[in-house]
Amino acid sequence: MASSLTATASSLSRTTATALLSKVQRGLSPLELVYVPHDNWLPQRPRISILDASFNPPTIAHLALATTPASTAADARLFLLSVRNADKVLKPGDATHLQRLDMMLLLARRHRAAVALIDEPTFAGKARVLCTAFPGASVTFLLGFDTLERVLAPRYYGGEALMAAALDTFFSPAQDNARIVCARRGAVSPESQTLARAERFVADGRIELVDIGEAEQTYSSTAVRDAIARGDDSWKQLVTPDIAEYIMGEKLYVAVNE
Ligand SMILES: Nc1ncnc2c1ncn2[C@@H]1O[C@H](COP(=O)(O)OP(=O)(O)OP(=O)(O)O)[C@@H](O)[C@H]1O
Ligand SMILES: NC(=O)c1ccc[n+]([C@@H]2O[C@H](COP(=O)(O)O)[C@@H](O)[C@H]2O)c1
Repeated sequence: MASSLTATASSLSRTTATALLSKVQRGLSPLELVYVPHDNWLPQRPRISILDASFNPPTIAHLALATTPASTAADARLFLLSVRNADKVLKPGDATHLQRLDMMLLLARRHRAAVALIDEPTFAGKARVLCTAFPGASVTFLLGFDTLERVLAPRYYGGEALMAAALDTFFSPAQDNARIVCARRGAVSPESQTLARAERFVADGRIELVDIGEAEQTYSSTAVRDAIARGDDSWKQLVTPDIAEYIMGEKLYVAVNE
């Protein structure tokens, strides 16, 4: 399937965003660039750092992850929203995909990131699509420890052997050449079984563990949604001011979303 990689740095109309979203949701395109920070945002053989998230809503932790010093060697930054999540489906009361795109764009404009939509739930699948779309690129995924646990869980691949093969393709310098920068998150112990599973990739420098701020480690989109639903204003400290304004303008999460 063809993908369109011709987004410009101009502002995005609602009609265009809806059309791009529909194209990816209907399986007509595996990847659509929605916004780029400037017209020459990707050099030859770029190193791209990627924050793939649900953005329901984006928090200051997402931002801390996207701007971690471990990603500063990258030539370009990409915020990625998957129309298919490995675990979650859209629930009543959640932000719609278009609202998530709006919020991603608010962050992207401030932090010189591109924004794209993808139709791939797993990181192995995302890397494949990105490497096809951007030949010669090396991709680094920025994620939290809870997500690293799921990257290393056989249930997402159909078993141990298939996971081993998928991760070999994902990390191999001769193939998709991907890397992971993983932020420790809240109460999750770095001594867990996950790290034992990741040992080889950590030793090879393919997975790097980092810390974001002590406070930011504890933030989550769930905490924002739950606080709004119970009328507790503390959520505003977990997001940037423009995201807070957007959430209030759209009256997001006021109903309990269970
Ligand atoms: N506080 C945090 N510390 C480290 N990583 C984080 C933090 N918040 C989110 N992440 C990481 O960012 C990526 C996207 O997260 P996601 O959009 O699911 O946010 P979330 O806060 O976990 O959402 P929800 O609360 O709705 O489950 C994931 O890899 C997740 O681990
Ligand atoms: N094994 C995997 O590659 C794997 C497992 C779980 C989630 N994911 C992805 O991680 C991203 C963030 O997911 P959550 O919003 O559930 O944290 C999503 O794109 C999701 O599909 C990937």
